[in-house]
Amino acid sequence: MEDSIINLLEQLRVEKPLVHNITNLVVMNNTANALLALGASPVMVHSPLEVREVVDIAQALVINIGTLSEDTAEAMLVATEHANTIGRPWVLDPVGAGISAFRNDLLSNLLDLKPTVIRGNASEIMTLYNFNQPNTKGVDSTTASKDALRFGQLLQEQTGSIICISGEVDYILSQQYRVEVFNGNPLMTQVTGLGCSATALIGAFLGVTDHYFEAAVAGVSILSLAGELAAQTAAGPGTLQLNLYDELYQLNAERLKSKLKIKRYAH
Ligand SMILES: Nc1ncnc2c1ncn2[C@@H]1O[C@H](COP(=O)(O)OP(=O)(O)O)[C@@H](O)[C@H]1O
Ligand SMILES: Cc1ncsc1CCOP(=O)(O)O
Ligand SMILES: [Mg+2]
Repeated sequence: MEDSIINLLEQLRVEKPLVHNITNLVVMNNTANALLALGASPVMVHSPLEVREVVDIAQALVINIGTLSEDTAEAMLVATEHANTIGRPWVLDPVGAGISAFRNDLLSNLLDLKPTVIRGNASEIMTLYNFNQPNTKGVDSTTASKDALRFGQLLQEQTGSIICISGEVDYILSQQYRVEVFNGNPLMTQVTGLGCSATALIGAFLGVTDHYFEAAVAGVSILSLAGELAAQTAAGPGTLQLNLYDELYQLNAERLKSKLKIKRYAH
């Protein structure tokens, strides 16, 4: 697994994929900086009047529903329908799933459009599986990722999407495999936008390979490892956020080989 991630990272830094983000107002800057630090090229465009043209020129699309308006909801549907039409991969971050009927209706429509990858925290993934039992506290998880694993597997079977569940252990689920990532640090939950940044990095890797499961593993693993390393030298959440960009920028094969803690299981 480490070799695949290293190869994808090297490819990403050469190709510098253009990653189209229709994302939330809270993390727009964080995720753009995380993409730049890793070596990708972010563009944050969310008007329904121009998203088709940006989907055409970008290598991947990131849909993050954290702060919704009627306009951005419409833009997300226009962009994802067009992405499907032209075969552009896209990743969904269901931030705050369950907190409103408006959000849940949009999520139902986006699930029907079959995201390539879905990445959320444990509560969000559980809620996507059963909107009748919302499980989120705003945008934070109230559940451990291991307790959401079964729901994630059922959601994977239901949607056919690759499902990523974040938490103390990160899970990446396809029909054939389950990957577990043991990196990270609890302090990461005290910084807004780190899960969203993982989703953005998944988008960047989707832009350089059609091995989408490997792309999801790379995005989740790299964010988790970078966050772990950033926390080691951080005085608190403020410096963790800034250290993260430097850890993404400096990430190399040696660090990935020596520090990544990852396991893969075949179903
Ligand atoms: N309890 C934890 N222990 C260690 N790392 C964690 C923990 N919770 C989250 N993380 C790390 O933070 C990342 C973001 O996870 P999370 O906060 O669950 O996402 P979100 O920001 O979408 O709610 C995870 O991928 C993982 O690397
Ligand atoms: C606080 C908040 N409110 C709406 S979106 C958002 C950011 C969520 O970011 P993440 O899911 O990465 O913690
Ligand atoms: Mg989140």
